[in-house]
Amino acid sequence: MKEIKKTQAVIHQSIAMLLTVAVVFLATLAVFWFFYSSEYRRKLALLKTEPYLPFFGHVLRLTKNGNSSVLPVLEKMWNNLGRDKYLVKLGPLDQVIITKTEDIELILSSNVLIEKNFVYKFLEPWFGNGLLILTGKKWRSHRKMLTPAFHFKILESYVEVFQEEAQVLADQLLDQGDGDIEMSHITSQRSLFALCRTAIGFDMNVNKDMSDFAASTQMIKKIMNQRVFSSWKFIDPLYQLTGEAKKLRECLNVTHSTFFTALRAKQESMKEMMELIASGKETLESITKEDDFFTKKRMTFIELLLLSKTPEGEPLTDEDIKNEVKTFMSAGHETTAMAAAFIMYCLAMNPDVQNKAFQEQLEISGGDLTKPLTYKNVQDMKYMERVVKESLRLYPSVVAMGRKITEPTVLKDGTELPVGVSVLLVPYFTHRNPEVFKDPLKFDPDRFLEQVSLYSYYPFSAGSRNCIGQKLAMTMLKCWMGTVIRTVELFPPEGAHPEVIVEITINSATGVNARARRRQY
Ligand code: HEM
Repeated sequence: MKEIKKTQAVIHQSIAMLLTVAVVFLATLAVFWFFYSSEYRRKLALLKTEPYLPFFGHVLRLTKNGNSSVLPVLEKMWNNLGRDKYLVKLGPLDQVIITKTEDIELILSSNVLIEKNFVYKFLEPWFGNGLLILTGKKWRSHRKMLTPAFHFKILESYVEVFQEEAQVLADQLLDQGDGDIEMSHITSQRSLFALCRTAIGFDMNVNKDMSDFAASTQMIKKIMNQRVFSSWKFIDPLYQLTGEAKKLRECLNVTHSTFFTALRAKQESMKEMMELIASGKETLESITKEDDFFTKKRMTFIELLLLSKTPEGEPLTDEDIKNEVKTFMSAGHETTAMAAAFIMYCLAMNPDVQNKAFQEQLEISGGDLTKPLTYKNVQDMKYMERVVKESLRLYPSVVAMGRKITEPTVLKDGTELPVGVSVLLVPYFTHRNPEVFKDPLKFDPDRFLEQVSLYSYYPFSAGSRNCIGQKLAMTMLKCWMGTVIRTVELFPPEGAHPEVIVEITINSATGVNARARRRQY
């Protein structure tokens, strides 16, 4: 009996001790949270903002006309608040908008502030957990592994495909007749074909109708944007029950199954080589050494992905491979498609510029426009390069990009950004700021004759997390535009001009329209 009482006393003592430890732990956590949170709030309270509602924040105002009001409302706030940093409340979530060159430099040039913010969690179903979203060690190792896929030797070998796709684009524009043509639907399909044929090495039937793919991509962008600019849709278990989430899953199925068909075909054709490397009988180095042509500098994105090993000496898992394919195809295809549509609109609206760009084609071809383009020709397109840059200034495909502040950060004017806050860097605003670009709404490619700071003009971001596909995109866009204007003359639309909106990437509520006629010369 005495023994039982003794044991009971020990149990009670242990429980009491555990409870005390738990209470002390929770109290410390509460005190820490209170100080951390009040410090966080104190710093945010110093930022400019406009009145907002509890729980909803600015969301109702931002979305009063759906996705089409988000960018105009943000732009209005930016103008009202002195074209500098300001706070936006997306429901309970804070976003600090940053647009000043010196602040952009501080964040993008940092090797520590490389983590993406909460918005990217909503983008993951589309982009996959690949290079765009990864962080830390895994991001560094994937970035190092995939960088050779954009070596100039690789880009050189893509010029022929880019030109073929551009010729199909030109023919499709001419097939539409005399009226206004919505160009982003056509460029979306063509850039998908171009990327599949180059980065993945998979030839899709050129006549295959991919309008389902293009429509699904547009729907994905629309739905994901609605989720980002909402006050409750970040609660995942609730969101997944909605009809919107079901529609999103259906559209993702359409786009991802297109990518995975291409991936499976490539895996099949490279099976033998993959097995040799996985079994250790060959290494990437031994394979690339033996063959003069097949050097690491000439390996495409998909070859690097399927044959490389991690720093631990393991091949990439199937999941990692699929994630990178989703990332590269989604990040690469829609950005270039929107850029191409907007460049053609800018050419249509500026006949002098279009004429100069055409004269440049005559010069680099020595007067024979039927001669196929070479990589050297593309490099020689100096004027076209400025046209592409100027269009990306006014219509940057990536309107904004996010970061999480992971260490105490003080901006150039002394503003402290609290650890944990999410920031949004907005090239669309920086590029349209009259303090940064004189007469910013004027389309003037020659403004790039002068050196422009990396942090005043950053359509491809800057610093260690800049766009890995930048050179591929510039080569493709110059090659496409050079080819198109050799065949087609573009004219302003009779109907709607673009009404720029943000739907993850740039978009237009009224389409990106122009008219096209066969060029006479
Ligand atoms: C006009 C075309 C393009 C534009 C304007 C563009 C713009 C950008 C921007 C602004 C970022 C940074 C995003 C962020 O920090 O959240 C980025 C990242 C990225 N882009 Fe592009 N991009 C283009 C084309 C491409 C192409 C063709 C590819 C691949 C084939 C590509 C693949 C990527 C990847 C993988 C990243 C993530 C890089 C990293 O975090 O290490 N992009 N792009």
